[in-house]
Amino acid sequence: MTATKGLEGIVATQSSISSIIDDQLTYVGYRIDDLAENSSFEEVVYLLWNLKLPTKSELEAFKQELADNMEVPEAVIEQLRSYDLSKVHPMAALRTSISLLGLYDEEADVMEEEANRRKAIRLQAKISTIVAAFSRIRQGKDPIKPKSDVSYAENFLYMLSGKTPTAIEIEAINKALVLHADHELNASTFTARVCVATLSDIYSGVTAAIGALKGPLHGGANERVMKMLTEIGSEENALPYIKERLANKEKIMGMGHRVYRNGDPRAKHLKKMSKELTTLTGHEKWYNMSVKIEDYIKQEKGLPANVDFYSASVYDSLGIDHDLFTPIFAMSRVSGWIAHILEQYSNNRLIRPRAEYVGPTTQDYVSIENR
Ligand SMILES: CC(=O)SCCNC(=O)CCNC(=O)[C@H](O)C(C)(C)COP(=O)(O)OP(=O)(O)OC[C@H]1O[C@@H](n2cnc3c(N)ncnc32)[C@H](O)[C@@H]1OP(=O)(O)O
Ligand SMILES: O=C([O-])CC(=O)C(=O)O
Repeated sequence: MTATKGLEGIVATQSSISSIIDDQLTYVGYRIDDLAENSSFEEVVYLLWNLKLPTKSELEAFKQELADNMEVPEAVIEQLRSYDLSKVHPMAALRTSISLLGLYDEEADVMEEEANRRKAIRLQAKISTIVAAFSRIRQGKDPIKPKSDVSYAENFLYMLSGKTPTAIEIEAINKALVLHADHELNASTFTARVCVATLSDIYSGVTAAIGALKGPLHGGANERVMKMLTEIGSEENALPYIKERLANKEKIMGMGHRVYRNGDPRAKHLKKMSKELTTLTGHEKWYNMSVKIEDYIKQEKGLPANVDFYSASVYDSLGIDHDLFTPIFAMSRVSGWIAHILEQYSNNRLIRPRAEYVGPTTQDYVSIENR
């Protein structure tokens, strides 16, 4: 038995949800470029969960169901108020809040398909309310109740600020949500599938996945891209900073990918939006710096920008706190996690690979007195 480090190149499951073939990403066979340009996030969630695009009336009903389920139990809000949010990372708070949400769902351990679909709606609906509530409470403000007649993207921005967002702000968040929704067997999705393949419940699967997304080699990279841009400070300092990092063998956040070799097809959409939004806000320097870094890393290391790279300057342009970037990723990716959880349940087998043992063999036991 020989191990493959990081399971690179190992095909671990069959799936009908999303595919990456020759650096092209599709959701259920629909090109990501078409979905990014044309779809609402709700339409994409419906697609991932039903493996078909909704009709007009199916989409309207689905949107309404999501909007009607956005309020969260008061206990979840109270729990957020109970710790010092200046010291708590929002991804840690989100992980705990989703787990807690399961305690208030009477169907949490009901495993029938229809119950799982109802829980899916509740989770998808409530996660954005929790992220927004975290942000409000941290600012010493009260959470804002969701509206029942606006899109998922608009509702989130409204619950964050209490203001009606502009059309371009809604478009930016909607597009980011569409682009982050699913990505084949990425680390957090694999985590979710491993968890529920024991026939554990959907809340456990999503809680585990949030833990995996939080790390800087995965979803946590977007927050760190903005930290890097802030540290660089000026366009002139971009390349000297990057060269020093590379000389110290440090990784450049938002660069590189396990699967894509020639480029992440999602990055160009975020890059375009970053240019548009940073120009609007007068913060073009974030975009200009990012382009310099992207070009340099491509040329020096042959590595492409990934989805996390330009999402950072997009979210910053919307005035969003930098540590909320990864929770926003989670708000979108929960749709993919759930699609994979439902798929796993529908054709389950325990996921239990082997390890190549490289420790000592045949040691003679020594009693504690003689060690
Ligand atoms: C949504 C997402 O999860 S997208 C990914 C988000 N993560 C990041 O942006 C973090 C930065 N990127 C990385 O750490 C990596 O590119 C990963 C984790 C995304 C993929 O990693 P892997 O396929 O395991 O590649 P691995 O880490 O083994 O790197 C291979 C080589 O490329 C180099 N490399 C990879 N990514 C980077 C990077 N961002 N900056 C500098 N060098 C890099 C490594 O140092 C290594 O070089 P070596 O062979 O000389 O030692
Ligand atoms: O697929 C991966 O390894 C990481 C990624 O881009 C994602 O989860 O969106």
